Amino acid sequence: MTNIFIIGMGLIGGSLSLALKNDSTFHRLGYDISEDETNMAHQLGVIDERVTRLQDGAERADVIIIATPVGVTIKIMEQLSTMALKKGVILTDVGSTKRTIVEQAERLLPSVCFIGGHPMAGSHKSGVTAAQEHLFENAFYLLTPTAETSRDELISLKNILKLTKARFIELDAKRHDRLVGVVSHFPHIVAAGLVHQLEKMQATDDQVTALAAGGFKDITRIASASPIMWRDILVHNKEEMIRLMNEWQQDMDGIRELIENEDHESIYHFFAGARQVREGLPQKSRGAIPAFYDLYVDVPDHLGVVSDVTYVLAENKIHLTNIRILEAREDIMGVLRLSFRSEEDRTHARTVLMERHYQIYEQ
Ligand SMILES: NC(=O)C1=CN([C@@H]2O[C@H](COP(=O)(O)OP(=O)(O)OC[C@H]3O[C@@H](n4cnc5c(N)ncnc54)[C@H](O)[C@@H]3O)[C@@H](O)[C@H]2O)C=CC1
Ligand SMILES: O=C(O)C(=O)Cc1ccc(O)cc1
Repeated sequence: MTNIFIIGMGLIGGSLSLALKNDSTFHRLGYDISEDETNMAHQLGVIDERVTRLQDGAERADVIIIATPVGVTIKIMEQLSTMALKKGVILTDVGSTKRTIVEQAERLLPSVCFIGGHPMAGSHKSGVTAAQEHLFENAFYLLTPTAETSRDELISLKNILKLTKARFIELDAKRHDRLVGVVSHFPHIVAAGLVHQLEKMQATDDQVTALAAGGFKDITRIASASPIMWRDILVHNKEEMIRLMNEWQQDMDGIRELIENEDHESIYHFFAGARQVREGLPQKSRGAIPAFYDLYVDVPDHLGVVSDVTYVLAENKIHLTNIRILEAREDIMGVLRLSFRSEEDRTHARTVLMERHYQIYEQ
């Protein structure tokens, strides 16, 4: 039996643990600073065993996965460095930044095999209740081995993580932070900035709120993510964030000038160039995009409608990953949130439910 100890029973820790569930040689122990979260994880079958003290899990573990916000991850490594870990234990993490974590692992735990990890799929949702077994399927799983990492250790870790069905990419921690800074970290600053701009307008003209549906909600979706997690990410990728921020400010100054000068041609090229680059991005591979494909269905007030919806989906062989009644309003019995594994499933579900005259929307 291989004891796998997962620290942090949130979206990512929970999803990883679920992905490892089908290997009967793994015994999954879980710990979270919030006992409620650990209990919930146990009740949902996300882990095999609850641990109430970090040390109890750490000293029994063959593999330790730290799945906490990145600032906490370094504090946990400090704690682990004072414990009697098993000889040969493999330590990994799932943090969105890698440089400071890898550096601190080398400093704090020089005789432990640490291999940084970052599964590049997730959501703006958090907590173990949002965990999904298939979250990382086809997503990139970035690993940051160093010169100290042996081939055997890397293979052992990959053999465990391959149950996620993710695709591994190895790169060094600095390059990781530079690339992910552009595709994930910096866009979060922009998204939050746009929402704050809306907020300022709300103070003078609240009509803007009703108009902020559609495109605005699409590009600011990631601003709904956990502020603790994103605070830590920005601080731990500080140099890259400052560099990108300077570049961005220069670019924005340039665009302001084009608008001031009514430079039609250059403004056109600004948009045309962006469209061309965006259309050239990979379609199928999943990067840092939402792994939750939700549909919302207004459920009219008549008996048996929930089973009708699930029947229609089953009849069409559409796999549901979650179903939940979200709210009850006067005119309808409730709103059903249906979650699917892929965009294809969601599109198919929308079509078949609309054929049955259900009222469908996406958010
Ligand atoms: N949410 C996402 O889309 C992705 C997140 N990540 C990374 O994964 C890590 C975890 O993120 P999520 O699972 O989304 O967050 P989450 O908020 O769902 O879960 C984090 C969990 O860590 C627990 N925790 C906090 N301090 C702790 C401590 N001292 N000891 C034990 N547990 C503690 C919290 O109670 C919480 O349950 C972060 O480092 C994040 O950067 C990586 C890929 C995607
Ligand atoms: O791009 C995003 O914000 C996401 O929706 C999911 C996500 C968040 C954090 C990561 O480190 C990787 C993926």
